[in-house]
Amino acid sequence: MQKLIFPEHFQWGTATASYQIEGAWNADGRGLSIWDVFSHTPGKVKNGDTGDVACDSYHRIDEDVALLQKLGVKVYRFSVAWPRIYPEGTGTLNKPGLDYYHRLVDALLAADIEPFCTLYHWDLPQALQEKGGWDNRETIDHFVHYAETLFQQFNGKIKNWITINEPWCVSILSNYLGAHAPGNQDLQMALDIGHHLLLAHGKTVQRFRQLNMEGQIGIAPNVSWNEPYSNREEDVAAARRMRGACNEWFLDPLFKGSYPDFMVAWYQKMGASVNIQPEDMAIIQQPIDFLGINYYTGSLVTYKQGEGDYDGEDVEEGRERTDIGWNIYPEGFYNVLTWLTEQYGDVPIYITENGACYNDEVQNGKVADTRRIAYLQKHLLQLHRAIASGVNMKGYMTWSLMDNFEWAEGYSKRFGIVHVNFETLVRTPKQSFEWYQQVIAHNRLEV
Ligand SMILES: OC[C@@H]1[C@@H](O)[C@H](O)[C@@H](O)c2nc(CNc3ccccc3)cn21
Repeated sequence: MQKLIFPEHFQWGTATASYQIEGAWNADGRGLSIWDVFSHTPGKVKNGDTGDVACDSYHRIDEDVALLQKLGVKVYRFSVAWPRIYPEGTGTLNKPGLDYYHRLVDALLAADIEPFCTLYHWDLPQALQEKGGWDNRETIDHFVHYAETLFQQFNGKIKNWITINEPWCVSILSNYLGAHAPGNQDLQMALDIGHHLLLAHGKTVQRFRQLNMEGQIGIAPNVSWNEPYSNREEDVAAARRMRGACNEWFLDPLFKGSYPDFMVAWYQKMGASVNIQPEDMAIIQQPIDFLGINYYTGSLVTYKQGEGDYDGEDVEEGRERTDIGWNIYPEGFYNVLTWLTEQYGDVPIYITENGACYNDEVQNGKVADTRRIAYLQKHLLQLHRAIASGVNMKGYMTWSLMDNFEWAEGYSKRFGIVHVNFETLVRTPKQSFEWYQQVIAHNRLEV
């Protein structure tokens, strides 16, 4: 048995998001979000599930913080529901909504757990969506105003801020592929939305600096690792496009101040281009304190004309897949992290999401989710490799603390290290919780 030791002060954590766990969808003045509307629309979410109740975490702060304390994490990533703070997106501040997050943050600090706050994890106020949502540039300034409110309310209490969770999901998945709220299917709109999200990020970072806030701020894109099936030029180009749509499309503006030419050309072939105003790229390229990385899966890609949006097809290698159907591709974790450092320099990185979907149920009071342990073990080994190779890794937050509302999959897909019975809301730590507890306690991985 080998013991892989992680750096001293490595920050172990776990993560959730407001719409996925809170419930209390219409309590204490909370306004409607686009996910309330989407999940209440028949046919959009599996089994007609909604986030109306979810894990009821809005009413279970002490119970959930006790789980975090038992787990032994140093950091806890959660998100604030914009419609709880500004029910209409702007205008009147909803104090009861703000008070909920004060209670949560105070409980975390009392438990010696660092809050990691995501400002936007997809629950846009519906009132703003009705004025065009992220496709309307005015939403950018409403977001900065919402963020500034939280900065002023929590300065000194929350010292770790993430502006936007996964711009690719908010733009492409939600407004071109139409799989998530609000469900548009318009590539030009999706590219404009992606640009507006990056602008909202950049302007929020500027405001954070102007307010001389304590702490650090970053953004959390999802990344994918797609390698060419062969060294044939067409396979290399197809894999590059698949990676580029997810990775460079957002990372190049953030760190290089421009969109990747090869993807601009590809989208032009698809009939779309980004509308950039003169100051935009300088705003987007605001220096950040860390990069959050969400990694789940990867693939080998072969060129196939007309396949998907990028003339690329995942090759079926016979790899094990999780219960949501995603390839288990641990070496992609190492490859994407070392690639990030080669491409964008020595930026401090937190893994803000990594985890697996397995739908194990409670049997005799226990959940033997050994496949999740195997997934985490394989990925933490690759993470350790990346650190040994010089990647500036600051921490790791597994997705997720508990089973929760998995967007269009509803409650049919479980990512938690704590099982939730969605009838009774009883939480049951899984075997992976106990395994992760030991990794954290000893700051090491046994392989
Ligand atoms: O799907 C698992 C999690 C999800 O629960 C989080 O809210 C979200 O931040 C998240 N992002 C990914 C990776 N990107 C992705 C790709 C296709 C569909 C949905 C998410 C996985 N996850």
